[in-house]
Amino acid sequence: MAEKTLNPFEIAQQQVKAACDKLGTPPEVYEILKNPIRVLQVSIPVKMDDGSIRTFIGYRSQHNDAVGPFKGGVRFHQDVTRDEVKALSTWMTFKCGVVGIPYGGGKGGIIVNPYDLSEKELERLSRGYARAIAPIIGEKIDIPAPDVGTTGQVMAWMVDEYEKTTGRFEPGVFTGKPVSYYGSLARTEATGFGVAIMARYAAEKKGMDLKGLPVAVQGFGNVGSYAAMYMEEMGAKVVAISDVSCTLYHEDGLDIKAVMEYAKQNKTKVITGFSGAQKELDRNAVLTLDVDILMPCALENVIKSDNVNDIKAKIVCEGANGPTTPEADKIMNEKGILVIPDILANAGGVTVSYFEWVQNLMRYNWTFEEVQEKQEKSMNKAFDDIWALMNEHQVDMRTAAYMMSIKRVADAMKLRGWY
Ligand SMILES: NC(=O)C1=CN([C@@H]2O[C@H](COP(=O)(O)OP(=O)(O)OC[C@H]3O[C@@H](n4cnc5c(N)ncnc54)[C@H](O)[C@@H]3O)[C@@H](O)[C@H]2O)C=CC1
Ligand SMILES: O=C(O)CCC(=O)C(=O)O
Repeated sequence: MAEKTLNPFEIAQQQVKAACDKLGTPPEVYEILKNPIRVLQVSIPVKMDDGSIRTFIGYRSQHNDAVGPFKGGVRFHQDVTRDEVKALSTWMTFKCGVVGIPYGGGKGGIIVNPYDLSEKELERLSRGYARAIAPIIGEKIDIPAPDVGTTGQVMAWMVDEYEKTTGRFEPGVFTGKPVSYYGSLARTEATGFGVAIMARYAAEKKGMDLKGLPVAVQGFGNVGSYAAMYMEEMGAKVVAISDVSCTLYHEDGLDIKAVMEYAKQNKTKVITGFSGAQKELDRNAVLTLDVDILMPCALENVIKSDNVNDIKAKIVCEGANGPTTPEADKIMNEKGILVIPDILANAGGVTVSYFEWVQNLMRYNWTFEEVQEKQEKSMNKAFDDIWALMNEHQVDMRTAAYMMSIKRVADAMKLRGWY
């Protein structure tokens, strides 16, 4: 039977419900957590280069702030929906809980293909979005950051616009900024670095030697490119990478830094045409190649019932948010494939966003090494805690991660008298 098409928000609700049931939390906990506290929809008029006006629809979803200010990225993508943003904000609440940072979950998005805009149009859209959401964000209220289709430059424009709109100097209102404008060293690399160190830790647990181990990475944006680069640095053999344009394959491993350089040169940043690959395959081929570690680092719902049985990897490390459908998740667990859930695997981004925010508030800077050391310590501890809980309760890693995190959020809500 074909898998029912679930939207990401329904999936997020199912995941939270399953963990609440397993934990035996009072019904009030799920009742509060099943919906975001606030979802703002905005319409942003932008003057295009030809003089016409186009309006773009955007959202900011604030899921829960029991533990601290809402936190999470802003996505610029043509397929953004209200429910997708709600799901992403839900996942942020529990991601922050996994690494124990003092934030709740938020997420934003605009329905737009940013690669269709000129630089000036992109700037006007980014500024328009910052003005539109300014009433509900702030350094101690809700702190957005980059996600799919947004960059450090976009964050810098948004900070500037927010400060002009409010008249307040608040560089910590957005994170993921360029290093030369209140950004943190090691934030650009953070999500991909975290994905790589979580995969390395999992390989160790499974007794697999990383040296020469074949790896495939889906998505070659901020997360996928650095995940691939660090895997290569750690001695693994990254035989395949993909993006929206194609899958590149080389049985001896691709030169990841060379592909990064190649992709940087073109406006849409695609990898097709790179000369150092043996083969160029269909973009979906990356998921089912004969590798030991698979890293989905692009979009939601890519591992599903119709391709899950073709997956050969022993470890799936979720760099993207929500890449696996619940049905595929169940099948992978039954087959003994170790799935490192997104809320742990890609938590490096928000962890270093937190370090950026702390540095902004302190008006102080840490070195690259200091930041990566703190990130690694924090993520390894989260991995160990989840691993122990997984064994104690005989559940999969995703359920264990949600159980740990929901307990933290539920405790804060209880202490605050929310139930
Ligand atoms: N940027 C960050 O710090 C964080 C991002 N994430 C998640 O990681 C994922 C990727 O985000 P970024 O790398 O920041 O985005 P990005 O915009 O930098 O890159 C996205 C990549 O996915 C590729 N892609 C798009 N559609 C595809 C398809 N159908 N098949 C294969 N590849 C496709 C694009 O070509 C691009 O290479 C998203 O799920 C995002 O929510 C999670 C945590 C933090
Ligand atoms: O860096 C952040 O604050 C959030 C990054 C993000 O959007 C995510 O983890 O999905």
